[in-house]
Amino acid sequence: MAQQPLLSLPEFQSVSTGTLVVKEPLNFWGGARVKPRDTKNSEPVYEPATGRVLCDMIPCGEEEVDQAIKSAHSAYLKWSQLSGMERSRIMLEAARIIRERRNAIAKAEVANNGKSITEAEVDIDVAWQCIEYYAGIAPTLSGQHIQLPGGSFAYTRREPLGVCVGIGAWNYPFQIAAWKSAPALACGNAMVFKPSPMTPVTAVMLAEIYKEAGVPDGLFNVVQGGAETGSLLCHHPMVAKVSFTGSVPTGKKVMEMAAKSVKQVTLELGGKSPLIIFKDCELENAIKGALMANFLTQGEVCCNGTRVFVQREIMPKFLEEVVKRTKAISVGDPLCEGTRMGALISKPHMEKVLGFIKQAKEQGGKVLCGGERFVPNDPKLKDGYFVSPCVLDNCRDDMTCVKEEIFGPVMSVLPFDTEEEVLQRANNTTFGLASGVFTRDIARAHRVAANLQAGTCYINNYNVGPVEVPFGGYKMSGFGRENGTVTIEYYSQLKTVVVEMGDVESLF
Ligand SMILES: NC(=O)c1ccc[n+]([C@@H]2O[C@H](COP(=O)([O-])OP(=O)(O)OC[C@H]3O[C@@H](n4cnc5c(N)ncnc54)[C@H](O)[C@@H]3O)[C@@H](O)[C@H]2O)c1
Ligand SMILES: C[N+](C)(C)CCCC=O
Repeated sequence: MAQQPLLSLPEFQSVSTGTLVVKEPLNFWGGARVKPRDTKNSEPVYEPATGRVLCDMIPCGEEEVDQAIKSAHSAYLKWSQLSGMERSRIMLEAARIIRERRNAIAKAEVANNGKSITEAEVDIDVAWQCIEYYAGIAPTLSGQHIQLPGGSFAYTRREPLGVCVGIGAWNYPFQIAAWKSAPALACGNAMVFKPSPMTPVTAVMLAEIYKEAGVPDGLFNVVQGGAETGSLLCHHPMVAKVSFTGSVPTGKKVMEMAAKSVKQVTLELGGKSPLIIFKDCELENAIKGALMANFLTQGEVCCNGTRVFVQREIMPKFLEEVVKRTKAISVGDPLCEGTRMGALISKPHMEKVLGFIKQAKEQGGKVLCGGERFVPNDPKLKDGYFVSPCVLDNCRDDMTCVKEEIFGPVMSVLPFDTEEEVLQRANNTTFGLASGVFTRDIARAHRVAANLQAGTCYINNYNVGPVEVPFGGYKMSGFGRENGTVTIEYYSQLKTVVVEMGDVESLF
């Protein structure tokens, strides 16, 4: 049943921490929000900053998933017939609406995810930029003309795949939905998106915006749910592709399910990325880079450079400065402009992160600052999932905190002596999402970048993510790419048409 758009609620604009309640249905297909069929498996969704229930997540079952996919398929039949220019115009309008509602979407993201409003606004900007970028590419999609003997020729057509599924993680809920839907729609596909069950709120806002911009009803649908709903999507025979963002264990399952009907897969998985700081670096930038590599979104970032290798000679100075600035990070109400770090996604996740820190101490690590549950003075935040940002010294490569993805505000610092040694240690991981190097030596910078086994290497910066630049993993961090022109390859297929201009020369 159609509902009033979530964004039209006037009180939404004036929301503050502890006040937002989301009552509207969070499923969306056929151009409208859809009430859940059966509320019996509903799960509470929390506001991380207060621990309060924000809404209920009611998972979609088989019939609902089927409806959403069929609705996407009907829309695909219309959308794929439009020219690139026509698709582009609608996508540009969607980007414009997002820009206009940036603050409202960002506030909803903060209430649901816990990150600071400053970061959430950047995430929303990246989302509209991504849609704008792929809107620019849509009219340029074209094939090749190939001359053959006797005037015959062939040409290629770049065609959409059909209905694509997007499955998202909870750390960048709106941005992930945009990163997946923008290239999918630009290529002429439809998408059914399933957000994480912990962050169901903002994907439906994107669906409403696409609708308002003029996409056919059903082109971008949202189904809520967890593993079961995700599995229904991955098994559905009308789905051509699954683009997944999440952990390695779930990524493996998605790949297995997709293999049964040979669906294409993109996997954006976890990481334990190295950041290498040489003694000849510009230290001020290296320190800023190390903070950016570890503490965005409370450390819940897949590409974070959490293994910080520092050349031994500059270790004391590096530690002194990095600890001073980490202690100065203002943790608290994520909707306050001055806050630089908000709350972790959930209580169990906060406890898991604190468990990693405890284990690091038991294994010989030294906490130089932070690493504790933090209770802000504001009484409404007393049950929030805050952890003070932590710098760990005395780390060794064999420690759990250095080997496993913590997904929290924990920087592990490791000394090194030579380039050869640090490269071997940096690459000694099953992950390969990102990496970074700080040095003034230009030859060294490029040599190190070439030798690091990771999908991205940042030279003299970290965690910048322009939408023009491809993003994705090596090794167990996944395959396929998001952003950049290359992603067109992952949302389209190439048809070859061979044209005979003469007679058939038959061997028979
Ligand atoms: N590489 C990237 O771009 C990127 C970005 C963000 C997060 N991540 C990774 O995501 C992880 C954290 O996110 P998370 O805890 O939401 O990950 P997760 O693997 O637990 O869940 C990710 C998504 O998969 C769904 N899911 C769970 N089981 C499923 C199944 N059997 N079939 C289909 N879908 C299923 C979840 O409901 C959720 O929507 C971290 O490892 C992080 O590094 C990677
Ligand atoms: C921090 N970046 C560069 C925006 C990447 C976020 C990708 C998801 O975790």
